[in-house]
Amino acid sequence: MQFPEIPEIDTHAAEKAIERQARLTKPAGSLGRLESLSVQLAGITAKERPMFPRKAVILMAADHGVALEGISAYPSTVTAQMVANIANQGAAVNVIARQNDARVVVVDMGVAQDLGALSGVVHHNLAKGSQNMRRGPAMSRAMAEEAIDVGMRVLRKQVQDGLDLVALGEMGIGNTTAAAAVGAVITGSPVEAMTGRGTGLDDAGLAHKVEVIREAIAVNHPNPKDALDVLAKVGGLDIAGLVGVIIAAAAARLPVVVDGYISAAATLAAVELAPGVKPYLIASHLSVERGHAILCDYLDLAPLFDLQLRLGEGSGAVLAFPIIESAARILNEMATFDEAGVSQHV
Ligand SMILES: Cc1cc2ncn([C@H]3O[C@H](COP(=O)(O)O)[C@@H](O)[C@H]3O)c2cc1C
Ligand SMILES: O=C(O)c1cccnc1
Repeated sequence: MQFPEIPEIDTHAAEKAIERQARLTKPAGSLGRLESLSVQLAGITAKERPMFPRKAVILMAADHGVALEGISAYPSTVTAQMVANIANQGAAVNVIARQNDARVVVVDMGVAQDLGALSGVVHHNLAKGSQNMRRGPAMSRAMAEEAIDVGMRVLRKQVQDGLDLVALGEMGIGNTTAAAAVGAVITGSPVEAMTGRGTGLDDAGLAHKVEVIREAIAVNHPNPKDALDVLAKVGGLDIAGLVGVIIAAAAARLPVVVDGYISAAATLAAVELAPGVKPYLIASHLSVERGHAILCDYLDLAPLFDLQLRLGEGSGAVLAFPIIESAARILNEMATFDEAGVSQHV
């Protein structure tokens, strides 16, 4: 599969941002990670004064055949019901997006129930959910490629409509199982260390989920060096769609705000397939979901905050928008020592 070329970070714009940070009216380094974030944003956008007026969260929705194995605290019918709720502006992510002036783009990548022409949803249903990975591959390699391609097209359409900043979101009962499987295979971490309670499994449910993931990996033996193989065999249509979003966003010089566990697993696969995406990534929050910290470490991403979230939908990523915008606006709008007549030296 061919991926678009991803430009390198603009080191000139980044250096200009570093120089400007040194002249702003504050003790050197006092704005901590907001400073390094502003430099990253300048490098990503190739603008000395980056701005992010047009924002969106792209939420990939799909069902997972493995939900049959009782690995979630909720039934898979919730996927379609939540897609309708999101289209109706009623989910957590809608509230946070409204507050931050961001669009919510919810995409049916592979919801099991027929959504018909439900308005407020982008319809790209590739299958009525993936297959049960405990028994065989979640999908074919061709379908994984198609899902990535859809993700790239969805992102490009949003860029055409006007987009400066994008958050990753997802909805799909069972997707923490797929994410854990992808994460365990690619990082080589033990399944137990990568598997969490998702929507709220008890101890017995968690032990069963670990067993199902182990079996899925044993049955499919995905090749850890081939992220497409991993996505097809133990991933999902939502995760593969997000891989496409990430790659196309980096190719368009957009900062990509990673949400929690599932979006981190998609990010892991995207980095494997297109390593050039790496400098475009911003980790928003540290999820409660077990394994998320391992994925962040592996990706060398330091989340901006920890609010003990374990929701998904892109909720944590959109919560990071105002922090990211503040980092950019500080760079753009703060007075320099010279401008304000503030003394810089003893
Ligand atoms: C009402 C509801 C709203 C959600 N919004 C996000 N998720 C989250 O939970 C699911 C993953 O957890 P698991 O792997 O345990 O099924 C995904 O849909 C994820 O987005 C939700 C889950 C539920 C039940
Ligand atoms: O971290 C996440 O994104 C997450 C955790 C649990 C359930 N759904 C999503």
